[in-house]
Amino acid sequence: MTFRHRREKLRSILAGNDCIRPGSVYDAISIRIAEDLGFEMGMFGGSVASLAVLGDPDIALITLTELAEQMRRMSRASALPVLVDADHGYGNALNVRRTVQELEAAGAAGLTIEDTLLPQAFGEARTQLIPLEEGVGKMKAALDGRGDPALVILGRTGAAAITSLDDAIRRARAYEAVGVDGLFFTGIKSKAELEAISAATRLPIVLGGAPEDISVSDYLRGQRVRIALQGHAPISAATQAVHDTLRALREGTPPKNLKGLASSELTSRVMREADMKTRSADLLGLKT
Ligand SMILES: O=C([O-])CC(=O)C(=O)O
Ligand SMILES: [Mg+2]
Repeated sequence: MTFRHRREKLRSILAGNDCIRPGSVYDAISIRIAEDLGFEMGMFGGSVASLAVLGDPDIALITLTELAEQMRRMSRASALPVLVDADHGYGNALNVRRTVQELEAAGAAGLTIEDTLLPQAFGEARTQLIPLEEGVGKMKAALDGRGDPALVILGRTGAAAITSLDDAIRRARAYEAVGVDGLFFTGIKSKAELEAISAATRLPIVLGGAPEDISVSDYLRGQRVRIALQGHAPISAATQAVHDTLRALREGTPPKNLKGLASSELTSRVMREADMKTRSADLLGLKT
């Protein structure tokens, strides 16, 4: 399977003038639904990976193998370009290089490497950052690990909310200087902060969660924000739906009276059943 086309699509989003909202995806079903609804790309957050694969909170317990395998399942199910949250790259700079290789092989269109100290240090409740020099090494390692030059590598920092705005800018400029394809910021709390970051850098910006008053597409476009995340509501909706359905069954509701189930048409579309029927007719000699 070649993944070049999906990577080029993500590159064209970053190179364009629009600000798009990715669909939050985490498995074969969610990526196909996002594709069918016309989302330009998917975002595979570390938090949803932990939840979908392990049922755990976002505290760096998931392994690279598990993350890459889930990405591979999505890549098989759909050609929608996916940006993967690769956290801190699963170790030091050498691990980052390996992380990039694995996610590239799994079909990611792009990935983010962040300068957060993960997993959490002993006796320290607050989120900490690794030194800038180590962050730069991780970005270099990510770029070096790339086999397909079309794979998008984003340097990510949450410094604005952890150390300072100046530190966020310093880090972003350093990552820019080593050649990452774009900058991903979390923890931006005001227009003034975003404007300062945008003025001090030149690469396309991807924005993690931001307050509502900033999250206006026209405004973001003007600040060079090309992708703006909107959280991970789909997995939350799915959790509630499974909860409600199981509770109703447990309370004795007959299956035919259950509310909110996918229609057979929707399920069939998600399963790409028509394609499978055609294939069965061709290959197994079955009547459609
Ligand atoms: O990448 C994102 O969508 C935000 C994030 O860090 C996560 O959800 O783990
Ligand atoms: Mg994350």
